Amino acid sequence: MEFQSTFSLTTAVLLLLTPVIFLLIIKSRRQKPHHHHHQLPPSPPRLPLIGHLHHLIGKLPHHALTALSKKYGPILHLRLGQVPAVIISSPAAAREVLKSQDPSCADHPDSIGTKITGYDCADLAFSPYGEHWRQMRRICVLELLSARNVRSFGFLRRHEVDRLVDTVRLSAGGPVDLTAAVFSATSATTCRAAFGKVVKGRDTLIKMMREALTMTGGLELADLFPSSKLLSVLCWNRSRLLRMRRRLDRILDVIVEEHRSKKRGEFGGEDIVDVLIRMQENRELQFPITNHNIKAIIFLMRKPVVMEKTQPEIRAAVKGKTSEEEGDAEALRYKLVIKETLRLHPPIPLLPRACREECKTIPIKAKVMVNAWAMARDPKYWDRPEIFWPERFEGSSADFAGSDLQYIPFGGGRRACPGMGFGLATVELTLAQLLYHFEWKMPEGMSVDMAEGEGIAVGRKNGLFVVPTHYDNSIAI
Ligand code: HEM
Repeated sequence: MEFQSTFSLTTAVLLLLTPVIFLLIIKSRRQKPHHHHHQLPPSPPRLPLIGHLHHLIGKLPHHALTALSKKYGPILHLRLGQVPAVIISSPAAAREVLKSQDPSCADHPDSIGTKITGYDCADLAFSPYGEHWRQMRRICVLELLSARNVRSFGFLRRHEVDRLVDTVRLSAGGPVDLTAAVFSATSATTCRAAFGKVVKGRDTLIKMMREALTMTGGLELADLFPSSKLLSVLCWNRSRLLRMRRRLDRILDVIVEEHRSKKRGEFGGEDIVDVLIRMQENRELQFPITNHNIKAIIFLMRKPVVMEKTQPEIRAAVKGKTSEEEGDAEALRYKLVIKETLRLHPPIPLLPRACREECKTIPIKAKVMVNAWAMARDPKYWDRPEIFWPERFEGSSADFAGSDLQYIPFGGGRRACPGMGFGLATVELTLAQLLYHFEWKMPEGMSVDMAEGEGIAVGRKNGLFVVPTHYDNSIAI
């Protein structure tokens, strides 16, 4: 789903590759037409060969798709190059895809990016739905992401957030790239929980995680024209990804080997990598675990916990100084602020699905994109949706578990995020500590830039530079 970068590039590429396109048109004319019996949803006007790609050029895909849905309806059928896609933008239709029809639509689409950095989709997030996925998910939840583990990793979270506070303190008075600092701290928390205190290569790994997140989107031209071998060879991100994979291999091989020889995690017991190695060696599982599975799972822990809107609005909403130990009322305010932030900025605005079984309105193998971003800003369900207003959640039934489909920042159905508890615990502590220890203001003459970046997980386009001043807690009210 790396639409953003690919579509800004698409314009240039379409021009450069006109001869290739010309050949593809001739080839596609020679192919016999497919006869299918779907009652396809409405479709905007499309062009030969590129289908509906032109509707997306130059825009962020979730924005472009929202505009199309407003015009043509909440269930859209598109053709992105050669790939059929169905876009879902209403809670009723999302319920069908994520809940009622869930097993039929529970695949995740693959792409050049996920194949290369996900070790041929050997990780959990991109592996096809089925017994193998179920086994991996069970292990990840049981060994890392369960409520018990989230609690037991509290000290680790605390340690990484303390380090973050120290880093920020060192720069007090001058601008700090808070996005980078928070990304590094939250990735370090998940990395340490998953595979211990790896010092060597950790920063490089975290940097690569960031890079991979922007490159594993799935709308490379080669992804859109899968039948073209030429485009697959010409895909320039492919060589970048392959180079990244080689660097990644070197770091992950060391982590795996260290675990094989030590056979125990940072905290004395087993971490998830130890568990996977034990299961691999004892052949305990129905689906044998390969080294690729282990490396893919380690890399999966790249998942950063995004705090998108750390800025004066949040300070205003959380009024006053608090520590995370303070009363329920304050804790509730944090929760409301985080809820509202995740409404306006769901980190995965387009939930990816692929249809694995024939169904009435969705062609088999079609990409299905549930536009969580559109539903979270639809005036049909939200009062003044564009305004950051945490109090809207006071007394509201919308929870993170996806009961109300207009609010699904952690997704829904079988493929919903298993790291929700882990992620929220980290975000809450980080936010509380950064607000407790510092006053924040924008650098002189700068305003808050909320431009969105590219990639499967949409974060900020540019780092948030803010100026912290140390806050003397001894005079706190
Ligand atoms: C605030 C933090 C987080 C948010 C907002 C978030 C959001 C999401 C979303 C929207 C999805 C896609 C769900 C769907 O398609 O229905 C997802 C999937 C996933 N998330 Fe998270 N996530 C967060 C933190 C984490 C953490 C900390 C981890 C693990 C360390 C994690 C692991 C995963 C995995 C493994 C999947 C794929 C699940 C599957 O395909 O079966 N997430 N997340």
